[in-house]
Amino acid sequence: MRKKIVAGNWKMNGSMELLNTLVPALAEEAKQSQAEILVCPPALYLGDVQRKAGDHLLVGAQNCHEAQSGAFTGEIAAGMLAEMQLSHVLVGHSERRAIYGETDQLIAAKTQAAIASGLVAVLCVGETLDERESGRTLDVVLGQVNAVVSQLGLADWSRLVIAYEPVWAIGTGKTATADQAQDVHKAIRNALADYGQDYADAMRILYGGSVKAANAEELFTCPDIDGGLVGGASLNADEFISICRAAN
Ligand SMILES: O=C[C@H](O)COP(=O)(O)O
Repeated sequence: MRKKIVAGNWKMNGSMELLNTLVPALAEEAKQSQAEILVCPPALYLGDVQRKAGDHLLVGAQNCHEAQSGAFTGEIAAGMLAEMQLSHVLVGHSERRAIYGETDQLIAAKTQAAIASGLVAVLCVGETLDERESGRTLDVVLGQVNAVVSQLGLADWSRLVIAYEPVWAIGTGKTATADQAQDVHKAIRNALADYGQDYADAMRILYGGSVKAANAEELFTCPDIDGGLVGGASLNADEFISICRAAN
């Protein structure tokens, strides 16, 4: 039985005021949740979020550099995140692929660095609207998944979570239907089975893209959807807690 995960990606949003109200509420929720609850605030807030997170709320970063150290102004190494007791890091988010030109090769290197440092990497994959409409969804998504998992040993998979986020559903209010999402999640799991059925069965695959309280339960009850990666709705305590409860 795979344990569900509900992750909040604040992106470049939030403030100390929001943190001071939202994080204690999530810390309380995490104490009784059957799902893992993870928050990924902007890097500057990570320490403050950790101090309020308690023993159950997980805290992760939104990005890391693939090198251990060096002359990379403005960057943060995966080992530094691990040293600060963070548990997770997002890699390959579509905004980083599109805005910062991150390639599959770079994302594979970041994933390896994260796992080698002891973090759980949340690998984000997903197709654009154009790719979906031209019938290339699975080619694109499975290509993004394989580019990373082919570089990992099977032992690393316990430190990998995959998040399927159709780009056309991110921040648009347009959610993939439960059937559309389930189809892609199942295809990802089937592709992973080429590496090892037990490992594929154990992989947590999250859905992201306009997840909200109103659609979370329908998505999370699909057989291959193991929780969500939530953007906008993770900034509202009531909404995000409702989404977390939908995973219970
Ligand atoms: O990382 C989160 C995703 O980009 C989803 O964002 P959203 O829930 O605002 O659509």
